[in-house]
Amino acid sequence: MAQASTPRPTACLALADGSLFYGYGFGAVGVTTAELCFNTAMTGYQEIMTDPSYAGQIVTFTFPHIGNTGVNIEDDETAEPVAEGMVVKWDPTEPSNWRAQEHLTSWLARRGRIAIGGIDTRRLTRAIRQQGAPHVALAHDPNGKFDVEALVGRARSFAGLEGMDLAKDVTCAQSYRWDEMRWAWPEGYLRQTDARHKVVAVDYGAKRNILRCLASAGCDVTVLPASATAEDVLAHSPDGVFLSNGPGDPAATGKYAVPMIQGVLEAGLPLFGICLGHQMLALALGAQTIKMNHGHHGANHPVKDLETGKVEITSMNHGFAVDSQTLPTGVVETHVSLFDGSNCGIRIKDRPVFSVQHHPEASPGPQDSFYLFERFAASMAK
Ligand SMILES: NC(=O)CC[C@H](N)C(=O)O
Repeated sequence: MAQASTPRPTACLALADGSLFYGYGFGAVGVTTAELCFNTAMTGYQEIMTDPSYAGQIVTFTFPHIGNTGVNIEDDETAEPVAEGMVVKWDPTEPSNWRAQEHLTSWLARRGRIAIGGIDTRRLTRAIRQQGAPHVALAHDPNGKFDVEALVGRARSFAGLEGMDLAKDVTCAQSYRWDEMRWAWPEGYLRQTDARHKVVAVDYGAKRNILRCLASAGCDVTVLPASATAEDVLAHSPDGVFLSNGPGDPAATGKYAVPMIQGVLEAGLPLFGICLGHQMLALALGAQTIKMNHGHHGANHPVKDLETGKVEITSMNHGFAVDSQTLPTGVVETHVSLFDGSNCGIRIKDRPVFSVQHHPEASPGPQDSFYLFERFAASMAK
């Protein structure tokens, strides 16, 4: 069947270098500015769009068939989409999946998120790789009227993610308890009723499935806002502390998170961090983080566990990385990316304190990395 051919483009993506990509808008109408990344996952577009770590970013999907399984209430990683917008090869088809409850287009529109279809995503991805994640403006106007100079100007004036603390925008407003476990056939989500370990999870933009994995590993989880101090955390008398994923620059969020982490380390508790949590643990230990050229975003990233020699197929979403050259004595590099050798995990020697850059709660392997939650639970059992 021929693709719908709209004579006039209704969306425009402008890069700060002046390049323009015209296509067909869907979702919300308007203009947004952000950093542009690309994600190579073939599934999980709903989880990607609702991952709070994508705040401040527009996602280019390299897989061409986006939207074809619709969206459903169960797969949201947080209440609202947090990625600013999406760029895809073509318009979403009618959803075809027994779990689908809504069309991606109306879901995006209701949530104020702009999308552009009909883009040569291969060309765009090459541009992202060559110039590093560019700053962009994305406009959707059903009448197809674009002030191109203004759009390029908006892209140029985007401040960029370096130095940006976005965790404060996406963290929870107040603390809450979490007992929902991982999804299982045929029951769906079950509740943890037999938890053995009391965990405080600090929310810098936590994905729900991380909290579910903690509950499935036997944890009774209390979630605290990003502003929590070491005293706030220790007041709950936890058996262990978890540091979540989140958006923005770890060095910026670390300004308040690092003192909290250092206080928890002094108390000698088991500690586990994922992604932003990993980066901020490294900062708290005296290492440094760097901005990557175009980051890692996808569900096919091989990561090697240097201690077992095993390779995990992982889900990744990060634009910053821990500089392994700066790890202090006593901190061991445990995992590396087999794509570029960048750091993917650390632990403190002889202490139950560890963290990973990838996302063990996501299921690309499909469960290759779940052992990390079990390792955290085992460290609290001791
Ligand atoms: N998923 C995450 O936690 C991302 C961490 C950090 N914001 C980065 O981009 O590297």
